[in-house]
Amino acid sequence: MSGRDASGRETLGREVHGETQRGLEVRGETQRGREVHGETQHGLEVRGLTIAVPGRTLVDDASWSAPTGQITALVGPNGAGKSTMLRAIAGVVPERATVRGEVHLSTARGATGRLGTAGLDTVRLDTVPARERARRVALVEQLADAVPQLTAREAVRLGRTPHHRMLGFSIGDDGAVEAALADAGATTLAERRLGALSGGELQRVHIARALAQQAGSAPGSALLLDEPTNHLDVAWQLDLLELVRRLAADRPVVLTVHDLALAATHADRVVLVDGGRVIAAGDADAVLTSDRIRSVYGVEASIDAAPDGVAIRYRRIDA
Ligand SMILES: Nc1ncnc2c1ncn2[C@@H]1O[C@H](COP(=O)(O)OP(=O)(O)OP(=O)(O)O)[C@@H](O)[C@H]1O
Repeated sequence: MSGRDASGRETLGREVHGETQRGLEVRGETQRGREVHGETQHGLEVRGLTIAVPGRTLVDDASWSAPTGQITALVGPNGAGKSTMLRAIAGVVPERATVRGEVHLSTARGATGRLGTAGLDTVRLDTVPARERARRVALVEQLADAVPQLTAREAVRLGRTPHHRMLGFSIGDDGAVEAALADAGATTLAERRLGALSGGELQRVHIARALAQQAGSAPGSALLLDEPTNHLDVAWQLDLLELVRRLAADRPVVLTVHDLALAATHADRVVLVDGGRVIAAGDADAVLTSDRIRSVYGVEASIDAAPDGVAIRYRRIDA
């Protein structure tokens, strides 16, 4: 787990020796990432992200991380700044916005990588050209555009756009599209038109499009999902979360969600945001306490361990 400063905010990049993260002792920080018991931890790291439009700061000095291999949930009230942060990581900011801060993506340097040594390759996403950024980070938005006449396969193919050069295609497009459809469990939907898909099916196609966008982006990429479980019934939610868990195995996955019990049950890490600021970040049980829920949401919460996760009941403070 990361350290906290006096205000309770996560102190990224200043990990305290001896603190544990998922049972592993954090020994210190390398220049390119964190060393965990000699292993190097990789993923997405947001440092001091500040986004302001004239007259208003939407995101205020936000620092948090999303390790590869884990699901990180961004939670917080309506208007907290979650979507603004995800969009900014993907390189999309409001008009006339000023943006400060850094976004780093670290991936394991494989045996065939530079010098053939173990370690991390880090790219600073906020400094790379837009097309490279699009290959390294894909965002599935809440109201992702869906042209109803397109087939799922055609929609997924659009994800390859950042890879195209002058001729409008790139080598490996077909393979990337089919692999993305398969990885998202959407192969059987390939010939269906988007306008005829259910919300859950459409969500899979959007995720497949994001995977196609990232395919071939050596050495790695991050997947951002804005409220992916919105409008899904409970069975589709579980299906989607299973898919997300699989995808998180080899990339950092960040999702926003309003259901705190779902975040506590399915995410490895929770980042609580309010008023554009990170209030706390770390393991769900450390972040989602009744006190914090009361102060951020203004409701009383009873949090209980349930056989398959965490159950939270809410009541109004004055009830
Ligand atoms: N382009 C913009 N110009 C000005 N303000 C904006 C712009 N985009 C978003 N905002 C404001 O920034 C704040 C944060 O919005 P954001 O959509 O990031 O919140 P959120 O946490 O994702 O909320 P929700 O859970 O309701 O989706 C809101 O008050 C919103 O009105």
